[in-house]
Amino acid sequence: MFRKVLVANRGEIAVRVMRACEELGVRTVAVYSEADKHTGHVRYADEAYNIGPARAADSYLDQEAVLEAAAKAGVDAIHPGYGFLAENAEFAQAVVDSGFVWVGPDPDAMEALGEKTNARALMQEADVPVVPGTTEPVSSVAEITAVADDYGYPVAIKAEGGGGGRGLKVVHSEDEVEAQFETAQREGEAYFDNSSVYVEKYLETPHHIEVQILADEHGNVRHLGERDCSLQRRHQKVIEEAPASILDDDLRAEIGDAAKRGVDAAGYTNAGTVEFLVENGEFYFMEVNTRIQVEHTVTEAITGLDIVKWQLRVAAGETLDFAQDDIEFDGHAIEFRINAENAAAEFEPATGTLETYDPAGGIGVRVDDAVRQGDEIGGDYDSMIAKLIVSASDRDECLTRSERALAEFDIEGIQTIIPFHRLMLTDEAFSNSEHTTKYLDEQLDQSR
Ligand SMILES: Nc1ncc2cc(-c3cccc4ccccc34)c(N3CC[C@@H](N)C3)nc2n1
Ligand SMILES: [Ca+2]
Repeated sequence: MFRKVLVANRGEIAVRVMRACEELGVRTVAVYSEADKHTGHVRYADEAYNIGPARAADSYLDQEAVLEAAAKAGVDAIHPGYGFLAENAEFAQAVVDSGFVWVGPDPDAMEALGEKTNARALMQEADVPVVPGTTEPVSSVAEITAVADDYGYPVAIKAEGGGGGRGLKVVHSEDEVEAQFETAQREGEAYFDNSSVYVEKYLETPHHIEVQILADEHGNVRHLGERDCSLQRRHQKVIEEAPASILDDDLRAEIGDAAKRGVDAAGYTNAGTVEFLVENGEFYFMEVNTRIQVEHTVTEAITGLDIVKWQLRVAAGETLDFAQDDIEFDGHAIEFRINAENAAAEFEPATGTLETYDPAGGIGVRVDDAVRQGDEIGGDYDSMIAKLIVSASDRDECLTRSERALAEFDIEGIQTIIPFHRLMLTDEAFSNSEHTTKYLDEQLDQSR
């Protein structure tokens, strides 16, 4: 096992990784920007290094600064968390070239799966159903209308370098194709430095289901069940849960096996998530996330596995000591992202001081955070200040316990979306888990 690990991140996920390190007897190194000097992940670490000013580009995204801190601290490995450099294959390679272990998949597997069309072709090879469309970038309007002729409108034009909902253009008819094609290419170039785009049949009312994968460096691949991430606001996940109520046991086994086959074909190692769209009892591969995700917690709640500890163990060359059949899924878990945002005003980020910060507790309640009472919340980074994860024996008990926990969670001095979450619990579609990915956008846009 490593002696010392640098966590190249901030906030709750940095503390999450450091807690896993503590339990493995590994010393922890934090990196921080000027703005984060007195924040939670710095307080928690054994050592901390300033890597630059508040702007992420000059600190958490500054590869040289992070590698310099790693060298100064003499660490054995670097864990990227999520966001920032977590899916940057070039950085992963630089970490390995600098003599540190990358706590994540091999850079070339990240590269291969990061190219969405490449990932689709690879999945098709492994007999994983993909959303109907092209497995190569398209270079003409004709190639786009050909997909629409085969599968009908609407179609989705997607940026090769995109993901997370950015770089997705929905085209409802032939006369929109040319304009949307050009816009998608231009935005791809601007946002992802990659103008390549591809086409898929657009599924109108899908559920967004993702499968958690763990693979070691000795050929063992396990799936840890699925999560339903369908409650999103403008592509931002707000509530995630496990298991997905819309899947029956057969579909659950099928989608889990497909995810394993796909990542196995890619020679994938460490933790990853295979994203699917599910509609009318059919599932279709969409993309792979080559990192630990915010919502990994609901999977931990129902399997009892510590995914981050396994990331560290696998990166250190250990073998997964459980078979697929040893993994049990017990109960139901829901994660509520506690964002400092004003839900009544388009979820715009809020700033302020945590005059009161009194998290929920009690049976079946987990709070992952890196803040304490009195902390200043600025606008430099992502607005999520905590995650409330509630687990219980079934979804109904989980909903009741969630209402109790959200009522207990007391934050004063800054606006959060806790009231929004409490409102969601009263929503008919949500409590019957009938909501699809567009439900929230439709509800909120109508009420505007
Ligand atoms: N062919 C096809 N059909 C329907 C889709 C539906 C989604 C989707 C998934 C989850 C939430 C959404 C909210 C608004 C619009 C789309 C979604 C989607 N994406 C792409 C990135 C991922 N984070 C969301 N891709 C789709 N692709
Ligand atoms: Ca994604």
